[in-house]
Amino acid sequence: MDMNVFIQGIPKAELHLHIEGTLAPETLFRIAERNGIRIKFDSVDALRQAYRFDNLQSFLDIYYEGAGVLQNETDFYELTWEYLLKAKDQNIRHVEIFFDPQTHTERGIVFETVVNGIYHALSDGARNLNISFCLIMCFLRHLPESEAMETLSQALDFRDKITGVGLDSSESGHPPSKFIRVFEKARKEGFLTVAHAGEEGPAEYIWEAIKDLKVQRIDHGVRALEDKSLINELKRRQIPLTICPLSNIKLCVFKNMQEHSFKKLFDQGLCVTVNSDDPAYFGGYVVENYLALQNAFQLTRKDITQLAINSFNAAFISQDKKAIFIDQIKKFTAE
Ligand SMILES: Nc1ncnc2[nH]cnc12
Ligand SMILES: [Zn+2]
Repeated sequence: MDMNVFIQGIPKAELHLHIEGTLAPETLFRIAERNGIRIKFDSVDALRQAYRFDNLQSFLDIYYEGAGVLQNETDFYELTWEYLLKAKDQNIRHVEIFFDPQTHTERGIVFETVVNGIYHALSDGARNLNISFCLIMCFLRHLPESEAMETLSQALDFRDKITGVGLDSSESGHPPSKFIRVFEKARKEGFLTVAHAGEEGPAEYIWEAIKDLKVQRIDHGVRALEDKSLINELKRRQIPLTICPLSNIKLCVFKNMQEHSFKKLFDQGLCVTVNSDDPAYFGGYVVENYLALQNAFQLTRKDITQLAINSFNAAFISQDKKAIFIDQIKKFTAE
């Protein structure tokens, strides 16, 4: 079996995926037209040309603008469903999806519209595509703590639909410690927790995410290498890192894939997982991210298998479910 077929076929979980980041240019245009929204690009190609970024902020500016076309429950449903079809194609068996309610509530879309549209598609995906799921609500860290607290209050009515909370958006200057009280309340209310840290920000932000926010996973965490004692802690506690290789190259975190910290983190025995972040903007879904790493670091089938196992071990699912998925991996690799 050739490596592409192997990577495509092996059962996988995706744990770091912003649903607003799956808005393909074609879908963006279709939804904008349906909602009577004018966009500043003349064509799909012109929009795609704008997907050149120098850093995280230059991406976020375009990403938030794109999300502005999403207005109705159907829009959120369609967006999510389109992603799930892609996930099915790539043999992704379990997804943990981020959404950014503040991106929408700030422009007058009600919280319920967003959650219900996404959740309805995820439920249909579980039933009809056999993809299990969790929904994770992210707070926008560039906004004040008080607004995150307000968003958390709104989420309490949707406790049955939202499994966890996370932290995303502009990292520099917005350390995890800004949200200590929000995460404390979220944990008390029973939400699981994750946070973006060490994407552009320093290793110190990863420490804060672990110590101050007490998160169960770190999103990105690729700058952890800068601190040996942090590496020891991540390894000792097997705190998963949800790494998104193509994202890190597109946003100039590393000059090229060969310089990515992935291999050093993986070789030291950290629980590293491979994810797509915002695939419509970064040029690849999960399979393309695995392939990019495989190419850059000559990963073996054993490495790929370990990454797929890690993806289920790091997931917010029961030990029994993990064992079932890992068994499916073993069956696949024995074929
Ligand atoms: N890579 C990323 N980092 C921070 N916030 C984001 N929101 C969407 N993608 C993100
Ligand atoms: Zn992300």
